[in-house]
Amino acid sequence: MTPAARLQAAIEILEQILDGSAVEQALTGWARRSRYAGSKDRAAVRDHVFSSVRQMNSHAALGGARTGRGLILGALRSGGVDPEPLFTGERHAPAALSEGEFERAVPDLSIVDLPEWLWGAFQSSLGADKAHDAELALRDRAPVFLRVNSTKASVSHAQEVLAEGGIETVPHPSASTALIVERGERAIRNSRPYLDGLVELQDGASQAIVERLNLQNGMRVLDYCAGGGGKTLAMAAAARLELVAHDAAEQRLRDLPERAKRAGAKVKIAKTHDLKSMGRFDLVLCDAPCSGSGSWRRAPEGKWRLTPDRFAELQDIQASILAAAAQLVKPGGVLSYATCSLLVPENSAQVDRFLDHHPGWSVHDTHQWFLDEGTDGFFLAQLQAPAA
Ligand SMILES: C[S@@+](CC[C@H](N)C(=O)[O-])C[C@H]1O[C@@H](n2cnc3c(N)ncnc32)[C@H](O)[C@@H]1O
Repeated sequence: MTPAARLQAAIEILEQILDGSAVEQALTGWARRSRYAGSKDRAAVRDHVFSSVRQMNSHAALGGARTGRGLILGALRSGGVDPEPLFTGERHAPAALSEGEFERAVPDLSIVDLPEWLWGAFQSSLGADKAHDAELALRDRAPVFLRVNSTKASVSHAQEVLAEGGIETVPHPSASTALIVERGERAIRNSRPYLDGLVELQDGASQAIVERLNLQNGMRVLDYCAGGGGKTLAMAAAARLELVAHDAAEQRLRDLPERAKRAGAKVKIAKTHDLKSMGRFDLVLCDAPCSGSGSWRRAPEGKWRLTPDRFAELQDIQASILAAAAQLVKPGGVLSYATCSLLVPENSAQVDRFLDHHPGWSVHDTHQWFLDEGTDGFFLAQLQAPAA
């Protein structure tokens, strides 16, 4: 495909997204219908689409319309690229620019790439400066992080074997196991170190959260919202634990046994009705469902689809998860509450709400990761249960 044909494909996919299709669904549908597109074409089209979903407001303003065509025009202008030689209407290129489209919008620095109500929530949660920094950071692509599985390799050994497959990495200060991929990211999933469980794809803040749990050999640990098991496997590598994974949506745990085998980790999977008979745990991690506001670089449609009602509903879910999980913590044990959110109502306000309803519990650690260190935005609070 020519660069112009890739732009036309992105225009059509963005139209479907604006009509309500999920981003991944629209991309997969296009890829199925476009067998002629090679892997480089698919990657380029994907990059165009994600970049415009991240910067929907600013690209629409620069392109003069909130349409697929307007977004791609705006994207080119925002990158300093003249659209005229690409918008030729020849072969599979986008149609030539109309008279109105020649007019250049002046970049408007007051535009934010968030819906208005969320911009208000960002400002009240983070303060004006940090809200501005976070909103700008969310316009960019997230770096690719790897976690070195320290039960299988040292960081330097993992880097060496990754480099043999053309994957260049550097250690990242967010966690002792974290690597940033500088080159070769598309080769990761088929690389030997990935298939042999020496490395996993995992954001640096997720790794940092697990380091902060201070896990010790012999602890009984429950990952209450284990999902795909990213943090479960990081915990398994951090110490020799009696480790149980649970998720209300059992199908989300489907791949965990296979992933655990690859990583050489021992994890027991528990259904909700099994939990009560399993005794109490030294530590229960609740990596709760949330707005995802700290990870909107990776899943940018979340910021446009989230509604105030859903945001309120998520907060109720978080409170009920914390209340249920607290009953599974031993006296004196720890309930660790994590979200990939930057917003106070899901984070410290949720902790305050829990403490109001659970006398005797105390907070012994809280930390907010913003996007300024390169990781996703995350929050962690560690709550200690009263002694018996
Ligand atoms: C943020 S994701 C977890 C990600 C995962 N810990 C990881 O590191 O890959 C939140 C998970 O909470 C689960 N969940 C939602 N409601 C729940 C509930 N009431 N009890 C337990 N898990 C729940 C969701 O199915 C989802 O998998």
